[in-house]
Amino acid sequence: MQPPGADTVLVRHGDLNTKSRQVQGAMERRLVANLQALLADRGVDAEVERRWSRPLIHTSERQIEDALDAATSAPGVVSASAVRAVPAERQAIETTLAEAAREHYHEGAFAVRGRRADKSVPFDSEDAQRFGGTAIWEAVEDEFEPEVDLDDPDLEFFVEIRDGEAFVFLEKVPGPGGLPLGTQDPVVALISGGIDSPVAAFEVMRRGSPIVPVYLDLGDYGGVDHRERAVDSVRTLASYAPNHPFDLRIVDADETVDLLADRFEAGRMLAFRRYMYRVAERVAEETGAVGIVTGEAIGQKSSQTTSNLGVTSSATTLPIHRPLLTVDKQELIERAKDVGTYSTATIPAGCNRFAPDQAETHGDLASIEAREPDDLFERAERDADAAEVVGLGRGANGI
Ligand SMILES: Nc1ncnc2c1ncn2[C@@H]1O[C@H](COP(=O)(O)OP(=O)(O)OP(=O)(O)O)[C@@H](O)[C@H]1O
Repeated sequence: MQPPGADTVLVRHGDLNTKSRQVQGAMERRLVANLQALLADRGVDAEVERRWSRPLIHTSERQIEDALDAATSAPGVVSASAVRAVPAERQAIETTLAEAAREHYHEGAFAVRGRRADKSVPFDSEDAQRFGGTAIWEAVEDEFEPEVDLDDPDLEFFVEIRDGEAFVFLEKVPGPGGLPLGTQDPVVALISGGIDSPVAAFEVMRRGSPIVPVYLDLGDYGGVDHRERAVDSVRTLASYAPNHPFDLRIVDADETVDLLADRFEAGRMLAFRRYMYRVAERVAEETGAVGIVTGEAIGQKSSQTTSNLGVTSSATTLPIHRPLLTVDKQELIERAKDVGTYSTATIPAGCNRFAPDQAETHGDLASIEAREPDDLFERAERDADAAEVVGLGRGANGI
């Protein structure tokens, strides 16, 4: 919902405001570059201007919705609004609010929210609210019975005055928040075909970390669907960051999984996780990534009990980030839907098939190590080095 004639998007970022001026400047430049890439990828003809501390996207009325959509997809953006920019003059503000009211007010209570960051205009935010409210009222009173309710309105009109301009808008559309992508060093994202790992990867992207995605192909335990789901979710993640590479490493773990299945009943999942982290560590060494992110959550599987997370984590010296550690499944499903990686597929694939009947919930590191193949970590390194690399970044498609 936007005022008629809206052709600009006002972008707000949050966490950047706590940074030093120098860091904030660098992060804003990164955000502007990311926004430009997203807009180009979505075919929006637009220019991004870095004014004050807020990027402004100038586009056309025709493409305003797409520009707003792109802006609210970018990590680092707290919210954005489609605005109509007019001179900071009473008459222009009244006319714009009246036009917006005629288009969007149908019934119920409204409120005008004024904000003035430019002290040179001859009215303050309360004046703007008062004369703006009157203009809206007069625009609709013949047809409706308008009401004003500042506490719980059905419709809000915002007027923000800066640098001789008034920005009129009707809503603040939330973005993912966090920090601009590329303002942190990359981490290896272990992406399975499931619901959680893409959400976990998105969480670190949302905080500014690019990802190096890795999928372990479990052969018969996984299957084609499993692999395709992993590929699809990485593609979706890539759509948030068209100016970043998304080279998915597909590691052939078939042989190792068979070996572990022969050797272990209980405990095989722990040995597999240890192998998996070691694969990730090797990829990190090769790509300059500084950590690992997984979709694990306490108690979600037997290999994810608080004690087993200790046994598995000891396989690597890299930090393992588990942004979903304490998140419940229902919320995870909602988040996956928001990110766009939720798949209704209920195919039992991957680790679910590989899981033994008798699960180990309190693994003992010494006994797991004693039963692991001596060359488990060498295998991990060898398999990581032989990974198939599939370019899924949007740049691969000509951007
Ligand atoms: N085949 C795999 N390839 C890459 N990473 C994997 C694979 N299997 C598991 N992982 C990683 O280990 C985590 C925990 O594994 P788990 O068995 O719970 O995964 P899942 O249920 O198959 O998938 P998800 O956690 O994505 O819903 C995953 O979130 C993912 O980060």
